[in-house]
Amino acid sequence: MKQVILPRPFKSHKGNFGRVLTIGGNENYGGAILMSSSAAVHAGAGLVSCATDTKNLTALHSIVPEAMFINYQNDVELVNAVDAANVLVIGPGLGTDATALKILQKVISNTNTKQFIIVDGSAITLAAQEPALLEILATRKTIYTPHQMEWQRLSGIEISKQNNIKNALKQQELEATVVLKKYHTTIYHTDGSASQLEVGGPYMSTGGMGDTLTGIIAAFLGQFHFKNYEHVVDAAVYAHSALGQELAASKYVVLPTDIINHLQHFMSNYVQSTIQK
Ligand SMILES: NC(=O)C1=CN([C@@H]2O[C@H](COP(=O)(O)OP(=O)(O)OC[C@H]3O[C@@H](n4cnc5c(N)ncnc54)[C@H](O)[C@@H]3O)[C@@H](O)[C@H]2O)[C@@H](O)CC1
Ligand SMILES: Nc1ncnc2c1ncn2[C@@H]1O[C@H](COP(=O)(O)OP(=O)(O)O)[C@@H](O)[C@H]1O
Ligand SMILES: [Mg+2]
Repeated sequence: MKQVILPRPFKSHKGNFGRVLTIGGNENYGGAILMSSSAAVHAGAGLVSCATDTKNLTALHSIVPEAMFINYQNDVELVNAVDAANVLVIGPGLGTDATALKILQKVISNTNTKQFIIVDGSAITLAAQEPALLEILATRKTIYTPHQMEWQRLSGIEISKQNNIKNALKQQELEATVVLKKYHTTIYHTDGSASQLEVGGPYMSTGGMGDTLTGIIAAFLGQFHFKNYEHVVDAAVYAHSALGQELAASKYVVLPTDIINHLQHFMSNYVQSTIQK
């Protein structure tokens, strides 16, 4: 794998490491967008804003005070936040009701071709029913992060019939990167290639683990600038599961918040060990 996590240049500031906007977290699923936002902060995003339900404001500020709050029901605030971001995560805990769909439409229709858009969870379930949204996303640097059931909804391929050939055909139609999450996740790239993860395991099967992954991908895309950004997506997916595997040496289950709390050490160790080589 290409080395993606790099030492930081001295002449730099928060603006160089990504302006990430996370969008999701209705009144029942606030935890999902908090984990995404917190993972983005801990994986090194320079600035993180979280567009969510007002009910999550206090929790956001207490769990991750580094992040800024946007009321996702306020159209002006939301559109300004979308404009200012260079990486967006939409979907963790967004829900699938009419409010969620309105927010998804507002966000996607205000994005531009320079931005990275990570589409996860509820946003995948909603977009699967909205061809007009899929069409816009096909013109963006979109990364879908479905688990197998979400991929069934988006691709129309039943879980038992999902295989590399069928998955890649559908992914090429979507004109986007697809991170198909499962035991040994497969990543389908826009050039037709695919990579297969060989780390991670069932100690990672706790709700919120995928929400956490979205924040790591966002932070990596915001701060590590490569011509082929899909190397960066691969590295983020690898880091998430490699860290899970490392922590599983002494934990029966690895929680999403364990991953978040160890990201800084993991990334530091990785950079130190590669400098010494
Ligand atoms: N603390 C929180 O606020 C949490 C919020 N969540 C949010 O809840 C919303 C619904 O997402 P869910 O994924 O729970 O619900 P979904 O209904 O989209 O998917 C879960 C269903 O898919 C099945 N399934 C089949 N293969 C699977 C695979 N490889 N991985 C996972 N599930 C598989 C499961 O058995 C289950 O029936 C999303 O917006 C998500 O972000 C979840 O992430 C859980 C934690
Ligand atoms: N048995 C497993 N082996 C390897 N990785 C797993 C396993 N179970 C879950 N994971 C990982 O945990 C994450 C779960 O994502 P997802 O189902 O979207 O969770 P959530 O929506 O609850 O946050 C994915 O990255 C997936 O690959
Ligand atoms: Mg999920």
